[in-house]
This record gives sequence, C-alpha cells and structure tokens, in this order.
Amino acid sequence: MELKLEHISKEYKNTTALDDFSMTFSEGIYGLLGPNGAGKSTLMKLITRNIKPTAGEIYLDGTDIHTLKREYQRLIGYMPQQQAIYPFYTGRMFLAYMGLLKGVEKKVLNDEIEKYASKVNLLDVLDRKVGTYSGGMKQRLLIAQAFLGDSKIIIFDEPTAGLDPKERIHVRNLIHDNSAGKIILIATHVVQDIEDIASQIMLLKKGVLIEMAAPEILTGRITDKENPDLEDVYLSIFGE
Ligand SMILES: Nc1ncnc2c1ncn2[C@@H]1O[C@H](COP(=O)(O)OP(=O)(O)OP(=O)(O)O)[C@@H](O)[C@H]1O
Repeated sequence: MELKLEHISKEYKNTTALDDFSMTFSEGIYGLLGPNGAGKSTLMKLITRNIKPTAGEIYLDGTDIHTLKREYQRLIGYMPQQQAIYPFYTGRMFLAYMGLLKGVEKKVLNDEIEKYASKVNLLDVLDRKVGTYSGGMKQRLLIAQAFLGDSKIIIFDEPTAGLDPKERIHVRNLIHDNSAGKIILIATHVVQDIEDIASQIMLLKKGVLIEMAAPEILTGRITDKENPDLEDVYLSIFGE
C-alpha cells in the first residue's frame, strides 16, 4: 500500500498552512513533529479527506483519493485530540456507532468491537458508561475505534495528551503492537510519543517539511551533545 502526496498546498485566507508538501507513505509508523501552527492538523485533515488541497494531489496506490468513494473512508482510522465522547454511551455503544459510521458490516461489528476492546484492555468495562472511564481508558477507547474495521491508514492526533507516564507507555505500545501492515501517522509535539516507535520522523515548520528521516539519522546530526535524543533534534530545529 502506498499513499502519495504530490506537491500539496493548502491556503486559508491569509495563511499558507501547508506549502508544497510531497511525501510517499508506505507501511510503517511516521512521526509528525512541529510546533503549534506548523500545519500538522491540516495535513491530517487532507489525508482523511476532511478538506481539499488548494493545489496538488493525493494518490492511494495510484488512484486519486478524491475519486474513491466510501471505500476510502473504510480504510481510514482517526483518533482525534479531544476526548469528545458522549458520556452516557457505553464503550460498546460508542464503538458500534463509530464502526457503523466507518462502514463496518453489521454482522461482524460485535466481533470487531470485542476484538479491539480486548486489544486495548477494555473488554471488562465495555458495558460501562464512558462518563465513568478515566482519561487513559477514554484514550484507549479512541484508539480502539481508530483500529476498528481493520483500518489501513491510521492517524493519531496527540494520542497521549493528558495521560500519566504509565498510560503513555501503554498507549505507545498499543499503537506499535497493532501497526503491522498499516500506514500510521502520529502527530504530536510530545517527542517521547514517537521516539521509540516511529521509523521515520517528519519535521514540519510553518507549513514546510524541513526534514524527513529515521530518528537515528536525525540524532546523528547533533554533534554538540553526548547521546543526543529526538528532543535535542526538536530543540535544535524549533528552538527552546
Ligand atoms: N480553518 C482555518 N482558517 C484559517 N486558518 C487556518 C484554519 N485552519 C488552520 N489555519 C491556520 O493554518 C496554520 C496551520 O494550522 P494547523 O492547525 O494545521 O497547525 P498544527 O500544526 O496542527 O497546530 P497545533 O499543534 O496547534 O494543533 C495556522 O497558522 C492556522 O492558524
């Protein structure tokens, strides 16, 4: 599977949110790093087809994604930044709702729900109201809905926002352990979210892709520090 973005630009009234962005994604985990306003959300919305580019094309295995119908939506999983989950829904109801929106067939829906609830360790609480879940449990529920229906292109927007260190590691491992055969994009400004799991890091600044390389290549370029990590790379590019 190959998702190819060719010379994508997105202009809002007075802002160029993304400027001539080109990239070919194949299976793997990609970290998208950049400060506020860098264009991360814009890039994610373009891939999920929530917005259209001002210029450029996006191809999935050679087909323009805007010519694909609902089958494209079925391939896409998206975990939003906000935990906007109706609190009176149970976890099961929420996953069923999201699954139907994604086009998961009714006859396999319940099996799918239980499969992914089990992967994120929520099977026991699936019939409890989401309002009673902790922040980490809600986050894991959102991860489950992103994977539901065996999505092949999954986008995570700040997946560990607001979580304690233990839950952070849990979420990171969940994404990593379920990533085989998928294109996974994790947008964050929390470097640790992607440090150990992303095979490629994209650094976005004011709408421009300024770097794209494996983490060890990026850290290898830092010469003024012993054992530099990705945080040092981030600081060297985006300032302190
Ligand atoms: N609907 C919109 N109308 C006008 N300008 C917008 C709109 N959406 C985004 N922008 C602008 O485009 C630029 C990129 O925004 P974007 O939300 O993609 O950045 P981001 O990297 O996701 O930021 P954050 O880390 O804060 O979420 C910013 O300057 C933003 O103000």
